Amino acid sequence: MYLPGRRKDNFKDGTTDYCKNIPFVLEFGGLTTRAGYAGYETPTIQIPTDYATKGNNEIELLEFYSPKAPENSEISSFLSQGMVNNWEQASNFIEQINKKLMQINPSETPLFLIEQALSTKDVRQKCVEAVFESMNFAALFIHKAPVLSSYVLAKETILLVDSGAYSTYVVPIVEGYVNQKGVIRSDVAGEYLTKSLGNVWKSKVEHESLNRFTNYAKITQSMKNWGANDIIREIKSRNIKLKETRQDIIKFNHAVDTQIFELPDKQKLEILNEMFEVPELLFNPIPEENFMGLQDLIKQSIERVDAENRRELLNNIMVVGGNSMIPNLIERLQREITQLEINTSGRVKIYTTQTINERAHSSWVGGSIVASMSTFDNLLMTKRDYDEHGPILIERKVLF
Ligand SMILES: Nc1ncnc2c1ncn2[C@@H]1O[C@H](COP(=O)(O)OP(=O)(O)OP(=O)(O)O)[C@@H](O)[C@H]1O
Repeated sequence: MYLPGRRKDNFKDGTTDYCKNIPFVLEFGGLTTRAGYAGYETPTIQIPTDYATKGNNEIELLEFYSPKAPENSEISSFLSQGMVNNWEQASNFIEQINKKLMQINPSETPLFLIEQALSTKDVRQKCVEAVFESMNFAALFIHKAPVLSSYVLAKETILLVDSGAYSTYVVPIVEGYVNQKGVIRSDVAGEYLTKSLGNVWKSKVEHESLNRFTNYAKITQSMKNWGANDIIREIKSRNIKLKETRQDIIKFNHAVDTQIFELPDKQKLEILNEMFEVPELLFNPIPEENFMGLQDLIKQSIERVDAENRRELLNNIMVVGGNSMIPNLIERLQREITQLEINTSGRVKIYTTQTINERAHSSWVGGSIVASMSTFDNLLMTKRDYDEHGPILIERKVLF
């Protein structure tokens, strides 16, 4: 579905070939790659960013919840801490998307690439080289994920909390610009919870039960582990919940609260109070691991920005990302932050987006909006710009 009033009129003049110029909006999330056309509400594809490889440069795309896995292949990724560290593989990945899933024609298509809050100049330059040298796109624009999320809420000053798969970011955005000193990243995110649940559940059922692949005997150990996490994630998203306070967890009533999940081999997995205990880790991580709770990340971020902006940020906290889907997370966060002593006065107000789709893909949706505006063409770095000025030109094109 198109974003209302945003698409067709803004692209060329409605001639039959205008479609080929619709910008391609792409985000490599730690877990999910989202790709699709500007002006749409939802990415056309949402596939695992991990892929299968057989030792050469050839890669095979994966699917979530698939009954079969590529055989004799290892799991690999071109990301490190959410940033691309192997552009050759990232280019191969796009080529596969192109061949198998979307049939875009890069040489006639502008690419809108969404980058992470802490992406560096160095990473960006390498990206520009790859986009024009090996992916062969016609033009490029890069924008930061948190700022794009803020466009979805249509607010210029917010404290964005994006808790995804491998990273939780707290990013102060003041009048549309990221306040870089206040940006905080933590590893305590969705896959930290997946791993913790995996440890509990692997001790309750046989290892092979956490498997959905019919060709299990022919796949490598890394593929088996990947498949187990895929199932654990599915069970997690259906069952975990936060309680209003930490103390409420002890009220777990075995007879009433226990959940049963039937695994693909029909074994029954009993889900007990880990469904409340594990999401608690977002607020109270294991002390030996030296992580901060979400409420403390927020406090630290707010206290790093200038005093004059703190009050407004505290009153405009916006939570997005896969973890924002955990039932009661917003209410619990509101309660935890209200109890903190933060070096500013003012009311705490926590928002999320209107729809689940915007919550799960907020930065992609923001990118889709920006790339469909009539002024978007002026922001682009073209192949000709690249040939004339080199990758450094992108620094003059980015808006943050
Ligand atoms: N309903 C849900 N309940 C609990 N967790 C969920 C739910 N939906 C998604 N998640 C978790 O959210 C995480 C994925 O979040 P998201 O899609 O924002 O990550 P990403 O953008 O791919 O990665 P990153 O933010 O690290 O770059 C996964 O760990 C997933 O299990």
